[in-house]
Amino acid sequence: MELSTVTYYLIISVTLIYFFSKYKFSYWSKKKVLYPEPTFPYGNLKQTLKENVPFSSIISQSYDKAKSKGHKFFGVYKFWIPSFVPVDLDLIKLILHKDFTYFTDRGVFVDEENDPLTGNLFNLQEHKWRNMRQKLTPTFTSGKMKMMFQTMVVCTKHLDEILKEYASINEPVEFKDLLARFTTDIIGNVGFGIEINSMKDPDSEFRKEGIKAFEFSISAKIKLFLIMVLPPWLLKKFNISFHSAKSINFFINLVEKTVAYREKNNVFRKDFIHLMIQLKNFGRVTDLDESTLMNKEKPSVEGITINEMAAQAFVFFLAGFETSATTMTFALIELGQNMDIQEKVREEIKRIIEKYNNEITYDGIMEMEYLEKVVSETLRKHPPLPLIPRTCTKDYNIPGTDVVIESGTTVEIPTLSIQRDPEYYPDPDKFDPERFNAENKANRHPYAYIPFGEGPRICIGVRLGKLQVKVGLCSILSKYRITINKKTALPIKYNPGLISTVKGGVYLNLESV
Ligand code: HEM
Repeated sequence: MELSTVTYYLIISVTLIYFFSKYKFSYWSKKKVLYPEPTFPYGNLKQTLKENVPFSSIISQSYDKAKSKGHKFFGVYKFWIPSFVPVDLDLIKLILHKDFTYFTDRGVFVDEENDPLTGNLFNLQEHKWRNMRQKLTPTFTSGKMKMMFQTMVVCTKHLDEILKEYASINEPVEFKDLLARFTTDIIGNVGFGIEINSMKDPDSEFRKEGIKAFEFSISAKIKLFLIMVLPPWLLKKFNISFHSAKSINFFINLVEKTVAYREKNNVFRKDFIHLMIQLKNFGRVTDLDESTLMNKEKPSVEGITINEMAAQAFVFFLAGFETSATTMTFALIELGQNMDIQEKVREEIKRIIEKYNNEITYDGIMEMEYLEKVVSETLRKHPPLPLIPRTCTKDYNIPGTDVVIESGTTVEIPTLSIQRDPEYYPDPDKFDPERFNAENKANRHPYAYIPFGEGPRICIGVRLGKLQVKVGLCSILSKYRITINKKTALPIKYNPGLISTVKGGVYLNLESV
């Protein structure tokens, strides 16, 4: 093809896309729904894609505008695709809970054939999701958390050793990466049943996979763009998958090998893999011990496959390590700026650890009321998922209006905007754990606090997430007073992406107590 022909087709294509986008950009105005002005071809994603401004910040600006004008919702565009954003808490309650049957999915592309890892609980749709959620729910009970608790405590030993080294040479610690490695080790251990020790070996394959998953690189942006704008049949046809073949093989092989080893040697460990082997062999989790692994009785319910197991272990890892690590990091940054709160929580932690023979115990952590408030306030001010993705699965008429959210429209629940709204949290930038005392909690709309989402699709790992955050904080704060090192840029800024992490390093000084 000659250059002039290529140029000709290029001009025609861009012109067509331009007029197509212009037409698409009239979607919200036709529905008489408020929206921020989109730009071609980004819609409202321009600052996110060009300047790395988190999309949640763009949403927050529109949230404030909509609220000041008395609107209960507004619309945005991701490229030319319309997305609905509810503002009113009663409407959010309808979407997440009461009228959940209209909003069961997340609208994430699932292609179990080419990319088995996409078949995980976070992505799965409709009956497949319901079926898997039902099977997995018993693996996250408080009894099961108690069973896995000791593994978490073992991981704190490695954290202790590293902190001791830094304290002995009086060097600040970069906590963001260290805590991501700490939670990688915990989830690797309880989720995949293997010792990763990425705290000692930052270059471990597991840690590399974790870093890769949250990179906002150019190629990740292009992949995201294609997955957002192309119809699922086209993505399947061109075999465009979310995860690289290398990642898919890595996780599936890991699970395959672990399962084969355990079944051959009848190994019983207190972790998710054990519970999922039960799901594979019996279709349900039992409270029985190792003998159940070898039991040849026919399952009463259909069991899960190795690929399904790998997809779930994979999402526990992804959803579990960065969310909890980022929560701990934010908690330490806030405590480093609010020394009175830090001293108060340390006093409680030390008192209760002492009560339990100088050990961090499950029961002890459950007794730490002030620590619970500190973690809640951290998740209020810095929700790891600033936007919760959902999709409308059948046309929904918003009660009291003539606006219909059409089936297929994505919905963004603006958690960060709600949790920084001065109507619900006066002086919202202030870090104040007392917002979570019984009286203040009772006086607030329950949907003004949704760091784990709500309704049937609420985070399945709430208990595990909070537990590992608390174990980590107990371990650090019981031994060290932490202050902010000048290498940490304040006020902190967030990286863009599904999960909010701090931009740049988080350096903190340690002083033994
Ligand atoms: C501080 C820690 C955590 C936070 C803030 C968090 C937050 C969230 C949020 C906001 C959602 C979406 C809920 C909704 O749509 O209503 C979610 C879903 C999910 N989370 Fe978490 N999470 C955390 C830890 C964990 C851990 C430790 C695991 C697993 C090991 C986990 C596994 C999941 C899964 C599998 C889903 C999808 C649930 C479904 O669609 O049925 N999360 N999480």
